[in-house]
Amino acid sequence: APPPSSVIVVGAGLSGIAAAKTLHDAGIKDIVILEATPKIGGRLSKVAFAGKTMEVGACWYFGGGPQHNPLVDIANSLKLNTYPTNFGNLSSNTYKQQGGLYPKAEVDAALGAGAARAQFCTNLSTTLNSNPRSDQDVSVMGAYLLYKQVPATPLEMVVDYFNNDYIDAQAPQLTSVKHKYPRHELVDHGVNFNYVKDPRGFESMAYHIADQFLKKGDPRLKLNKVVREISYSKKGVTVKTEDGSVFEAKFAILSASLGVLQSNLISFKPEFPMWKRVAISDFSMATYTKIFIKFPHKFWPTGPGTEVFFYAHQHHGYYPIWKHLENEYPGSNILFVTVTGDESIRIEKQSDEATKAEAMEVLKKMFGNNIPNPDAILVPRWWTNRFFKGSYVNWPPRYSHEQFQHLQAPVGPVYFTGEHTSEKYMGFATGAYFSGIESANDVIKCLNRKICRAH
Ligand SMILES: Cc1cc2nc3c(=O)[nH]c(=O)nc-3n(C[C@H](O)[C@H](O)[C@H](O)COP(=O)(O)OP(=O)(O)OC[C@H]3O[C@@H](n4cnc5c(N)ncnc54)[C@H](O)[C@@H]3O)c2cc1C
Repeated sequence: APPPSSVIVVGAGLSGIAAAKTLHDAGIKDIVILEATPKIGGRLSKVAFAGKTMEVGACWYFGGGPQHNPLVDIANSLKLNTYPTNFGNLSSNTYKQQGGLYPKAEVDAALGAGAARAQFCTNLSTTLNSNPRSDQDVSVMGAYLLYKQVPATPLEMVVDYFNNDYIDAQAPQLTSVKHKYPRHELVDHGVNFNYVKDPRGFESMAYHIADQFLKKGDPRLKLNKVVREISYSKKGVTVKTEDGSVFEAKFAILSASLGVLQSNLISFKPEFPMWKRVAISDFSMATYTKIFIKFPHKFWPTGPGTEVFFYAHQHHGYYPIWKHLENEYPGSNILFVTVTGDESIRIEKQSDEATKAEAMEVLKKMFGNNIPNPDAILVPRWWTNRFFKGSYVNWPPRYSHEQFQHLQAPVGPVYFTGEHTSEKYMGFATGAYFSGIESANDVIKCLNRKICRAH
């Protein structure tokens, strides 16, 4: 076995890389980063499709808000190519289940009602959060019941999907009003949706951070190392990987997703205490899927105010939100549709051919029967992938702040990081980035000053 190091970082996504750089910058250079896949970046992940670069994981970072977003700086220093997504013209772009556009005034009214419901949720959250000793919470759907306005028509439901599922990746029944309203990422970092359209991909942000402390071929970064067992005691950690390698260190920082922690990929010896296991199993890993479809030619409207369009269906979340990529990749003839939650899981389980047939049926309703067959389809499977088991977390109703602290808290020398440990920016790349720095700082304090975070 290699000589023991100070810290083993499990996972080289944005949080793991940010944690490792923070340790390195603080003088803790004897670190090892174990990453299961052949690349860094994790859920920042690009795939070559139809000659272009598609972001199958995160595609937007946010700007224009009152608080500084460090990812904007990284993007600027990389001169990352982006295009702002415009969601502003939806009242002219919303299609009925059987085809045809809704009248603009009708969609405007539904959008207005949706905004009023969102405001009610924000106000309710402020009230619920104002008493720090109370854990009272309600789902977003529960808030609608309180408000006596539950979205029921296909139009109301697709607007509601846009306001909730499109962010939370789960239905309003499964989302906490107290912890998911207001939308801190958008309130703090802004509502400029910068869509990454760069051949280097969103993942180049992770590579950029890595380049600042890892030399080319640096032996401290070990790719294709699937961690399967972590034994821990007061003395430190022993980490075993699938290929039989063994690594030892004083601390581990574990950045694998909540979905991975909920699975049996990694076994912990001894088993985590009950407070930790309950905190992990009670939180929600949600799934968000962008399905990319390439056509021989365009049959959808292009030009200003057309890029995002809604399909309203009686089944909540059925192929609801579409976007063309003509602004990002002119002449590419690519559309993508976003599905989430149970629909994502249903679609992951079926063949790509079946998904293509469903998507084509929806497109024919919107654009008529004379549209061409697709040349190719790309259906990411985040929920099936054993290194992710979903896309990002969603805060379930009535999961308390105290339980969340249990989710974040270390168990002995095993520390936790990743988007699922960011109370404010969970689900977002910023959450991963900030959490990586914070958990590394916790370990640094414990190593250097013996001030150790404990449950
Ligand atoms: C489809 C999708 C769309 C998204 N859209 C956006 C968006 O537009 N904007 C935004 O800000 N955020 C978005 N996000 C969220 C964002 O991508 C994540 O919050 C962030 O990338 C998570 O980083 P992380 O470091 O916490 O986890 P990860 O990126 O998952 O990093 C963890 C790493 O651990 C590795 N690993 C797992 N198990 C093991 C093991 N046993 N041994 C070794 N290594 C292991 C994984 O391979 C991975 O590289 C999206 C995510 C998805 C999936």
